[in-house]
Amino acid sequence: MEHPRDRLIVALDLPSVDAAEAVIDRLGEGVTFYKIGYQLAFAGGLALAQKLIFSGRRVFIDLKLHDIGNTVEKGVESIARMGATFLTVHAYPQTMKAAVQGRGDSNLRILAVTVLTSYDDADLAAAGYDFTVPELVAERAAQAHDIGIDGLVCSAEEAAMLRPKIGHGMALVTPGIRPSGAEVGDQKRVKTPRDAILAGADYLVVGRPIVAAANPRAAADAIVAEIEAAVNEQV
Ligand SMILES: O=c1ccn([C@@H]2O[C@H](COP(=O)(O)O)[C@@H](O)[C@H]2O)c(=O)[nH]1
Repeated sequence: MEHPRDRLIVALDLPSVDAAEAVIDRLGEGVTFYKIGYQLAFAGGLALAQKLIFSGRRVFIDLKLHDIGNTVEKGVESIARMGATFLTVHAYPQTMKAAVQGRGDSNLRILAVTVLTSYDDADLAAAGYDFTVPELVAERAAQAHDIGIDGLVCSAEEAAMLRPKIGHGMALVTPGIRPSGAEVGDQKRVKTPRDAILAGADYLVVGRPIVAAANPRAAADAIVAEIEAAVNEQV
């Protein structure tokens, strides 16, 4: 299993490359894995991703692709050439199959987003789904598994239920992580770092609790220490 530090993925949800580089500098050796999503990707973040990869950091491109198969496949091929570690797509069968095709035998790992962690059962009903969150997560996880997807984005609330269904070959990547007492914001399915690890999460995605902290390095170090303590509890 990886070092606890390497299981923390910091979401660089920041308005500019300058702002992101300032946070990366403050995090120093404390963080090895970064996620780049909409906000930064459309503000120069893909060039920053390349720079981070060249400097030995791992990068998760969180663009949650969803389009016709040919477009997804070609987009994934381009991202695979960048040397990113993770890329998200929505967990629709056509999209997932195209992403697996586009990833080919590159080192890029495709993560399927099951149900966003800002959704609860009422949000799913409002979007027209006749499933509870755990039901839809389980259904999409099973489809992702059969299609050959490399991992799932889900809440840590679903991690314990998913592990026996998907085995250890797929990574469980969990946003919606909040240290005890931290503001939840728009997240609806949350767990602490400790509880996420004990539930079976492989990687924890943390944005605001680190990048908006007065001392991002101290916030990241505290989460890594909590991951480490939880790992020791498991053995
Ligand atoms: O279901 C999902 C999928 C992706 N995310 C992303 O993770 C981070 C979480 O940031 P916080 O500030 O820690 O809430 C953010 O970039 C989301 O786009 C998610 O939260 N839930």
